[in-house]
This record gives sequence, structure tokens and C-alpha cells, in this order.
Amino acid sequence: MSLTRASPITYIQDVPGKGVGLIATSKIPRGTRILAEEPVIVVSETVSTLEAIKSTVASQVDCLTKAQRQTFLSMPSIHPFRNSGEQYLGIVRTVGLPIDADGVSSGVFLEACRINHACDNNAQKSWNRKIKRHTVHALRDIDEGEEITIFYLGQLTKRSERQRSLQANFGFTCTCRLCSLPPKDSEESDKRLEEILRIERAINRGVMDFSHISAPLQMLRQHDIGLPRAHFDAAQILTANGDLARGSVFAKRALDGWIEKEGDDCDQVGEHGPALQDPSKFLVYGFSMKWKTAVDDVPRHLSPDDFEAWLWRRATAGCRKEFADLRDCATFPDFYNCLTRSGGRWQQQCHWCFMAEIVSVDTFLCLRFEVRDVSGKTAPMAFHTEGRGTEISPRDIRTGYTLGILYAERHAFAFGEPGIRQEDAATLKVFPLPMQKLLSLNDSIHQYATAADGARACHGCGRTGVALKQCAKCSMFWYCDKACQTGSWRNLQSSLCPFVFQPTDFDGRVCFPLPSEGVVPNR
Ligand SMILES: C[S@@+](CC[C@H](N)C(=O)[O-])C[C@H]1O[C@@H](n2cnc3c(N)ncnc32)[C@H](O)[C@@H]1O
Repeated sequence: MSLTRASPITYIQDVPGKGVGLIATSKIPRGTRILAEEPVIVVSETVSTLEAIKSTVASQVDCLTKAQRQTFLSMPSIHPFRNSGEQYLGIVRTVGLPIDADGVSSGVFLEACRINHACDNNAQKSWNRKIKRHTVHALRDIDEGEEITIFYLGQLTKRSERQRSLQANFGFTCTCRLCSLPPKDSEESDKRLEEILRIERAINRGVMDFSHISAPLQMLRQHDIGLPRAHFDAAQILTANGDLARGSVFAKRALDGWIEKEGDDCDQVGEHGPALQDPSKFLVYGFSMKWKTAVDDVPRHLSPDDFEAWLWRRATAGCRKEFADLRDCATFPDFYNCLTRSGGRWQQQCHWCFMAEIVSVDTFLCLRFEVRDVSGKTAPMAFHTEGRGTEISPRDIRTGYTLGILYAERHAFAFGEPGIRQEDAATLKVFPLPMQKLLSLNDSIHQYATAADGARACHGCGRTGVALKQCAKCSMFWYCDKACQTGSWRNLQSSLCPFVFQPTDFDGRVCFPLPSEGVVPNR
């Protein structure tokens, strides 16, 4: 067994089935900086040909001390080689860590590159631009003798995807606790991870308002994944609407999280620190003042549970919903009235949705439709989403179906007529019925969902003055009994439930499913 001293709190040792690994010499408390290391070999992204990369790596290997060179050559490579140039490159490609610095893309570190992977890693690696070193921080308390592990992949995806990627890029099968769960537990874990990923993507796209972000945030909290970034987003949304009290709490949580996971000299703290310490410095502060509070309004004497209840109250406060009216051309504009540009994420003050019926379908290179809007104008629509339109279920790709596209903008295509360039599958919804049918359904909904002289009509049989029950799905309709509720057009009604929202109640962009889908609004 080899045993080499690494940093004062770690040593390098053989780990069965993994080569060597980094082990804690003594107990390492959560948040401790375990390593801060400079690279001994760097690969620049400006070097473009394989031969040029090989030659720059070889010249850096030649400059290593004897001990460094020995360590470098003992590192694993999953790439076959015929000569030393290929051998060095194979090692760099297998063990290199990403470096997010001008013109440099990856580097070899004599200690950090000995840290093995686990999907439930106990440490986090990150490149620190300020000190130009790779840092590793303890994500939880690590016991003496415990192996230090980091996460090699970009995102925590489901087990099969992780295994595929680890095998392809690093040549091993992960046997960590998360990967060794029994099939049923693993399936559940996969589902949770997929949901977290969906949330993270939506947060990154900036398409969430606070009522959308609060439940997902609580989920991220449980799993401790991506929390500082999510807290940062929550702080921005709240302060953009003038809520400095709650905004400052989330800002502090983001700051503390980044300091704990990456250190107080990390890039995020450098970039956002001043605003996180004083959220009124956020550029978006006060864009709207509809939730106005002051930092001093943070309650001081509440129990932890009551404090959390206060903090999250913003999520449900003012959740007055009603069916948007498809005939309202400000909210549901025709093609000509869709903006050519949104004016930026925070300049926008209301929701809008372009409705159009599919006239023809083409799938060459990407999914493309010709669509007809409410005023009869036809326009091309092309999917420039990640999946080039494969995100849309084939079941929904039918002429005569109607599309709802949130925040659609007119786009000047290089070749052909102006149309819609759809870049985000989550802002599109297919309604399985023609536009005319949707409009007449809309008219009925407004008739039935509105109380005439305080009396509501049963949405099934039309009778008034009876004890009616509220639809649990959308809270908009009232019924005498189950028989009336399961009437012939119940399905059509549910197809419009997505439009239970207040177009002018704008807390940031939303995506489908809208906050109201599956949520019973407060009444
Ligand atoms: C960056 S190196 C880590 C240090 C390496 N164990 C060594 O001996 O130098 C990456 C390589 O370590 C091995 N490795 C890392 N994590 C592993 C794990 N969880 N199970 C098995 N092998 C692992 C794989 O061979 C992988 O290609």
C-alpha cells in the first residue's frame, strides 16, 4: 500500500478498485477548504490541432521535476497510446480538471487529480479565478480516514445516464451509495433528480416567478443541490418587486452557501457579494414595488418554523387567479402584435401568449409548422430548441391543433417570411382542438365561471341556486354533483385550465405548466 502525504489534512492512498484516492488525515468540518492547488500542466483552448496540443503537453511534462513527472505518469488514462506524446495526452484527457480562465480550458493538478468520483460526493471542486487555483471544499463533515470524493460530471442526472457518461469518459462503473440503491429506491431517486434538473433549467432560463420557485427551492433545500444559485435567483425576484426583507434573507443564504462551498474569495462572491450584502444594490431592485418591504421588516422574534412560514408566505400571497380571456388581444396578440423583442427579462411587465392553429407540418432538419393566428394570418414557425422539436410529443403534432406560445416574438428569418423561432419547448403548449373551438370554449368558460348577481350556474347542467361544488382542479367551475362534472365537455374544460392566470400579475416569466396548473388557487 502506498501512502503519500498530500495537504496537511489529507494523504494519498490506494483505494481498492479505484487506483489511488485522497483520504482525510483527521476530521474535516463542513465548509473547510481542503485544497487550493495550482496546475502543473495546462491545456489552452486556443491550441486547435491535436498535434499542437500533444506538443505543448509534452514540453510541459519535460519541465516537471522528477517527482512531479513520476506522479504524473502514475495517473490513469483510458486512452490507448503508441508513443509518449499520446500517453501524456491520454492522461491529461482522463484526469484533467476544467479551468475557467481566459484561454485555458483544462489542467493537471498533482493532488486534486487524485480525488475519485462519487455521485453523493462529500467535497466540491471549483476553479477560483482570483487565486488562480483549484479549490476543494468539504460539503459535509468528513471523518478521519474517510475518502474525499468529488463529482466528475456537470449535472447530477439519473443513474443510467451517470453510469454511461462515467464509463465513456473515465472508464469506470460507479458503486457509490446513490448508484447502489435497490432498483425501486433508485427509480425514485431518478425521478427526484429529473425534477430538480427541470427546475434548475427553468431557473437558469429565468422563466420562473416566485410562486414557481418556492416549492422547487424547498426541494433543492432537501437535497442541498444548486442551492446558492437558486437562493440568488429568489433574492433577485423578490427585490425586483421591492421585497427587501425576504430578498435580504435569500441573499444572505446565497452568500453563506457560496462561501461554504467555494470560499469567500470565490468568483461568485467577488461578482455578487456587494448586492448579496445589500440587496438594494441589485440592478433589478425596485423595478416594481408591489411587494414593498424594508430590510428592517425581517421579523426578529419568530421561532424557526414561523420564520420559514413568513419567508415563504410570498409564494402564496395574492394568488388570485382567473381565466385569462382568449379574446383579449393584449394578452393573446395576433402575429403582427407579437413583439420583435421582449425588451429584456426585467423590462417586461405582463404575460402574453400567441395562439395559432397548425396548418401544416414539416420535419426536415427540425420540426417546422405553418400556423394560422386569430386574425387568419399564416406564418412559419421553426423549432430551434435543444431537441429541434423532438420535445413535442408526436401525438400533439397534428394539423388543426392549436398552439399557445408564451412570450412569442416575431423573428426575421434569414431565408423566407418572418415567423416564430421557438427556442424553448417549455413555453409552448399544444391544445388538441382547433382555434375556433378553443374560442367558443373560452366564451362559455367566461359565462359559467362568472357569478351572475352573486349566483353561480352549474357548469354541467346550467342550473343556478343549488348547492354547488367547486372544481378541485381549477377552482373556476361549480357543479351540482359528480354526474354534472363528468359531463361531455369536462375534458375540454381541463384543456383550458392552463390559462388560469392573471396576465398583469407579472412576477417574471413563467413557462408551462403555469403556476395554476394543478394548483387550487386561493379564493
Ligand atoms: C482523476 S483520476 C482519480 C485518481 C485515480 N484514482 C488515480 O489513481 O490517480 C480518475 C480515474 O480514477 C478512477 N476512479 C475515479 N473514481 C472512481 C470510482 N468511483 N470508482 C472506480 N474508479 C474510479 C478511474 O480510473 C478514473 O479514470
